[in-house]
Amino acid sequence: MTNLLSQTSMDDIFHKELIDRKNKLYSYTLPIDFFDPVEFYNYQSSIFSGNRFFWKSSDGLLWTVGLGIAATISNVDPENRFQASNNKWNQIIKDAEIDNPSGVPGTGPLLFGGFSFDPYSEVEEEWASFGHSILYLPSYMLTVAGDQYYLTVNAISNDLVPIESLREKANRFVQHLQNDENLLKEHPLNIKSSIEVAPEQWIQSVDEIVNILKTTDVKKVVFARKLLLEFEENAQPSYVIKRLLEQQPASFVFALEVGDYCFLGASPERLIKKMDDHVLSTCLAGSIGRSQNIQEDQKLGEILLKDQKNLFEHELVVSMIEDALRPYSTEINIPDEPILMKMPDIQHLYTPVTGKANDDFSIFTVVEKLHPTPALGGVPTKAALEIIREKENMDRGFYAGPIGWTDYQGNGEFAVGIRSGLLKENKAFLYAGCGLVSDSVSEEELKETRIKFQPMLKATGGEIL
Ligand SMILES: C=C(O[C@H]1C=CC=C(C(=O)O)[C@@H]1O)C(=O)O
Ligand SMILES: [Mg+2]
Repeated sequence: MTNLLSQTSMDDIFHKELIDRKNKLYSYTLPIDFFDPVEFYNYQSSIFSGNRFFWKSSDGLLWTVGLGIAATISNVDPENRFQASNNKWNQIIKDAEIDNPSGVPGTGPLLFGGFSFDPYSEVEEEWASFGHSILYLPSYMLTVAGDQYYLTVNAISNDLVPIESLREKANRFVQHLQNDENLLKEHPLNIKSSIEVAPEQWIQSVDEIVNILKTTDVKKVVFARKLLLEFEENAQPSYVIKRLLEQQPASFVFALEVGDYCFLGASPERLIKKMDDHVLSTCLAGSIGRSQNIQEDQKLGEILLKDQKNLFEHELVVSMIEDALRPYSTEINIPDEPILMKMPDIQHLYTPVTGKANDDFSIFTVVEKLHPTPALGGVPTKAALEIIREKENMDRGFYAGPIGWTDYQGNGEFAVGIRSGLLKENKAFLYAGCGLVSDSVSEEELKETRIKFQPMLKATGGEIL
């Protein structure tokens, strides 16, 4: 089994990056039998580790898992990263030879990846290998769409690749996959130490920001902080992914590996989804805890639905998303009032926004217009970002940035990378933030971020703070 890749001399050609225009993408998709997505992620990990991704949509109806890299779109001009990525992607798919009879969204050539929160932030060491955008076209990809399973094989070559040889390669891969008995052994994670980075300093900064919010035109700033974990042994991304899937079933579960680093999490918040011409975005902002007691829990929900501070936090998100989508969508529908979204550790105010994509809709363009929504940045965006840069004292990296996929047919979905962390060997950096408005109370906001660390803490075997 280990010589799978050496069996095909073409792989050397397949795995190299897109160098010039003569390079052409060849892609073949076939339906396959059931295969567990986490096992697929772990398949031949000694070969693919560092070049993998994982995605489960919040409704569980679409999963994509990528192994190996046929092409990477990265290192583009940070200021123009969405359009530059879009242009490169269009160039790749323009002349591609694609054999995908099913045409199901999420199958065939697909880019998966993400964008840093702030292209103007100073990059700290832990985020250096991610840059400000990184998107993978995988060599092998599993798609689970409803109850159907597909394998896509992509190859980029400047030689003629008869589609027949790609079919053989795909069939061989499926055969090996289904006969593989070397399942990866997983080691449970044990936390050795956990350090909240300078909570007192953070509280003081919150007070300073609240003062700015009280005395200037700035209405909202989303302020984040970091928690450092050290484990007894190296963390396996699949171990954490499995726990996130079990513990946060209604969230997007994502992982993106870059060398030794893995950015992963369980986000409840969609930035944008486009399937055919259906558009869906999610406004999620305003939070309160949960209670084990049903009546108490209901009471907390009712308090949240009426709380002026949280309603204001939320309303700013709704109006910005509406404005950002309007040029690209018709038939926009937004309920008048938010409802509750209850996650295992937290409840949020939630407003879904639906629409119909018009001809100008391109997912990268819309991601660019939406990011950062006031659920992650603030209002007005520019002033909020300046305050975040000055006061936060950390590089958010991909935390709170867009993360997701788009396929060659223009379908796609991006979540915002919150309730997330960055794993490297026996360390992890976890991130959590909260929307500050003029009547925020710093101690309360600190508590809110503690709750928001829980999904990643629990998935890495941690104790409740
Ligand atoms: C910034 C985060 O959450 C955002 C999303 C939902 C509710 C939020 C809030 O109530 O503050 C935040 O805007 C985070 O989880 O790190
Ligand atoms: Mg909040």
